[in-house]
Amino acid sequence: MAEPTNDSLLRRRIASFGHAFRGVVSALRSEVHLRFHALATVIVIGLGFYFDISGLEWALVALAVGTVWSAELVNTAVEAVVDLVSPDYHPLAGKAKDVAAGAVLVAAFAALAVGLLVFGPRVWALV
Ligand SMILES: Nc1ncnc2c1ncn2[C@@H]1O[C@H](COP(=O)(O)OP(=O)(O)OP(=O)(O)O)[C@@H](O)[C@H]1O
Repeated sequence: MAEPTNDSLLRRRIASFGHAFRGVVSALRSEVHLRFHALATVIVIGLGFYFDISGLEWALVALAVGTVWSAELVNTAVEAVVDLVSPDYHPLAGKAKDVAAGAVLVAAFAALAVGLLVFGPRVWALV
């Protein structure tokens, strides 16, 4: 078998990036929760600029937002696979979906904590 050239490796990397991007778009289309996260992300970025938060705070906010998006995307993937392999009721199918949803919940609580710590005192000072 011929060795893959640098050119074909680069093309495969670009194709993989395209598949991943298509996954995000497809999840955004089907999942109301993700559209809510998209709106929340826009609001949080707006607040970040409005309050002129520090570089470290931007890093924390980016991590929090990215973690919630990642958990929600994995949850969507788990739901799709479970629906494919176990359309009928099965305790393990339910467990897989519940645990995946639990990952989103944990990420959302962590993001809420970051949001309250970074923006809470600033918003409080306005009222
Ligand atoms: N095949 C199944 N077998 C057993 N329990 C299931 C099964 N499918 C779903 N469940 C249970 O129903 C719950 C809701 O499942 P559902 O597929 O409706 O996802 P959801 O939480 O409504 O997510 P979303 O709103 O993102 O679609 C699961 O968390 C699980 O407890």
